Amino acid sequence: MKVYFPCSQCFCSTSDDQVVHKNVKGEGSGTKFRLFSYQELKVASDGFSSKNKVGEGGFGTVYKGQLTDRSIVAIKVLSVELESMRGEREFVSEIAALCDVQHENLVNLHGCCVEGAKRCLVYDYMENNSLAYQFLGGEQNRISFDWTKRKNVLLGVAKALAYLHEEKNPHIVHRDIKASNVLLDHNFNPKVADFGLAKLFQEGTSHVSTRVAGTLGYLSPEYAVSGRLTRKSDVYSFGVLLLEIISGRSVVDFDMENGEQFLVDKAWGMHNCNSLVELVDPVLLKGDDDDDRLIAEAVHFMKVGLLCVQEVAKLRPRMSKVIKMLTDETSVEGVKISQPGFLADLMDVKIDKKKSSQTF
Ligand SMILES: Nc1ncnc2c1ncn2[C@@H]1O[C@H](COP(=O)(O)OP(=O)(O)OP(=O)(O)O)[C@@H](O)[C@H]1O
Repeated sequence: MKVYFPCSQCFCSTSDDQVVHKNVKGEGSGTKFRLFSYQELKVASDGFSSKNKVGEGGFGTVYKGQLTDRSIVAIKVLSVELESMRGEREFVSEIAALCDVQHENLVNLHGCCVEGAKRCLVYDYMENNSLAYQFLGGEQNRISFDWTKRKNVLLGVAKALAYLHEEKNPHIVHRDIKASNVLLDHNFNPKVADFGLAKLFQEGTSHVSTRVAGTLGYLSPEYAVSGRLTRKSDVYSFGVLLLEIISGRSVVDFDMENGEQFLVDKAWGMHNCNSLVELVDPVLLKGDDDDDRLIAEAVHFMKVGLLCVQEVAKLRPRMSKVIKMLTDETSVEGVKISQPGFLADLMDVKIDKKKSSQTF
């Protein structure tokens, strides 16, 4: 995808901070990509004040802000070293292209700010923060996620991934599906965040290596160990997320006793003893006639999750097939589920930086 820059020297040499750079856009997209000035984002977030800080991640800090048109946005101020970042033009090109990637279950990206060493991304603000914050924060949080809400979240994330994998050409591998990258709008609809961000960095660098064990639990073994990245790596991460949402447990929980700490391992063991039913989050059950139907559906979902985390990547289903299985268009009964890929010692995993930017 080409991006047109009207001026030969730079793309933001304007004295007007509020200007909308209408002539910088993804080809044929009609997308309203905006190049924001740092000053505008500073004003919007009240000087990036701590009261507007909504989160912090491996890429930087996120602030809530209000633009002059009164729209509420999330401003991600990237704090990655400049040397590891793409040059200005390439950076803007990538962001303009990402603004063209639109789906009801992806967080809408409005544009970016590039001034000297400063790099910011501007997204729609999601009222209900992330799934990690809302859902994995303890039993009280999980109670508000009934079965309908959980299914809605899973199907939404699956649709977003099917769109990135199978409708975009060339396809996009998200690389970082996890509960903190699933944001929730005012109606608790899921919106996947952070797609395509890895492309903003120079070949051979990856912020994944700085992650904690919990995040590594989402990585497919082939990606974590050798940097081999395919769409099936996202399918693996989706399977992990699914198991978390149905069981209410985190992928890795060192507070639990031995044998219980690693969710994928636990689910596989229970599948082999035909006792997956015991892994269904107890807070989902109401003690009424509906429980049997709910449990059957939840176990069905977990079998789909186990298909997604199989060790052999090519055995994992494509996301469109996952959607069909989750909506019962395709049965999973009788489908053989093979051993999951599982990182026994997550702390020992080393990301091969040279290979981590490969896609297949
Ligand atoms: N568009 C948004 N609307 C509302 N809150 C957001 C938005 N984007 C991010 N956040 C909040 O900021 C936090 C940090 O987000 P960020 O994407 O920087 O990091 P992360 O996904 O938590 O971790 P990592 O960078 O390691 O992937 C999120 O967990 C969420 O709470």
